[in-house]
Amino acid sequence: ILSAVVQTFLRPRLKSVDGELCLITGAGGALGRLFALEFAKEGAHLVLWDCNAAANERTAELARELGVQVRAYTVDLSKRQSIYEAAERVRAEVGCVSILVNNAGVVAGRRLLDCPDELLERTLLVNCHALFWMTKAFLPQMKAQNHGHIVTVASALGLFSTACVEDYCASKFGAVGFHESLTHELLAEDLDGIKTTLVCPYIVDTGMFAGCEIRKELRSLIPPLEPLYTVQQSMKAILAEQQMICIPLTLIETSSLIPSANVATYRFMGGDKCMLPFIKNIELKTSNGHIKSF
Ligand SMILES: NC(=O)C1=CN([C@@H]2O[C@H](COP(=O)(O)OP(=O)(O)OC[C@H]3O[C@@H](n4cnc5c(N)ncnc54)[C@H](OP(=O)(O)O)[C@@H]3O)[C@@H](O)[C@H]2O)C=CC1
Ligand SMILES: CC1=C(/C=C/C(C)=C/C=C/C(C)=C/C=O)C(C)(C)CCC1
Repeated sequence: ILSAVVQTFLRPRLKSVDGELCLITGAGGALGRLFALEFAKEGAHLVLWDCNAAANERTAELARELGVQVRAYTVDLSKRQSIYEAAERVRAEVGCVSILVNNAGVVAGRRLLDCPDELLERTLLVNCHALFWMTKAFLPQMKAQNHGHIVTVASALGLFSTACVEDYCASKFGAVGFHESLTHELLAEDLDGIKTTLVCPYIVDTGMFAGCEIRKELRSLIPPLEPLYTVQQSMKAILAEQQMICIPLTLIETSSLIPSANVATYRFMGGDKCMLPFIKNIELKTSNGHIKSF
């Protein structure tokens, strides 16, 4: 506690990632691309994974313009074998990954009883199970050198919950538990050269949760986060080797004081029905054929 208090008042020393090899999943998406560009600005070479080859390649082009080496791989993180095969190729073609940013994520965006089983399963596979396979694939080399960093991009919805995102909350609560247990394991083994950081943002304006909103009168008090701000705050935490970052800190601390059972507070703040417009959006997109339906 004393150390945490002292560190709050000290400006943290930021580590250098110049020349390190950083693997980012979901690198074709909004936050993944920004993470890639921020790591490239810090001089890290990049390995970019995404199932969307075109978007991933675009991120790679943007990062190469910053003067670092970049390799893009098309990988389906919902498939364990696809992860292990791609990891083998990375080891053979590029080398040892020392920074792993587990950022890829999905959400079903349907009410539980309307949601096809495969879509619910996919959320758990991509947001949670993939963390096991990624870590099993890359931690051994980090352990051999007692050097590395594993970043888990979870969510505020890994710390508290709301209605109609059962798949997402289950997967992100799982991600938080995974990060905590892994952190304990590394500390228990005295592997103090391998760091971990958990990132828990509130809604970020990337389109992933388009439509999700709280009570109108409170929206300007707790606005959605800007993607660049979210990634820059996360980068500060990673480079400071901080174990966890909640963005914004105050909101997430406050909401953790509100028990999920406090229906009245949820209702007052519009937290109870915040996902309904988001789910409506997904329904419309699915029926218009904008997104593939299961
Ligand atoms: N946006 C938000 O409000 C918040 C997001 N987060 C978390 O931040 C992370 C990034 O989110 P964000 O950038 O907004 O989301 P995006 O949808 O923009 O990016 C996610 C990326 O992951 C890719 N992806 C999805 N499934 C797979 C898969 N099976 N294999 C490989 N790649 C896959 C997506 O590809 P494709 O586009 O083809 O599906 C996409 O390129 C996620 O973990 C999310 O849960 C946390 C808090 C808030
Ligand atoms: C439930 C709830 C809230 C709303 C939270 C929301 C809307 C979170 C959305 C998070 C997302 C979209 C995360 C993605 O990973 C309040 C009003 C803050 C406080 C009362 C309880």
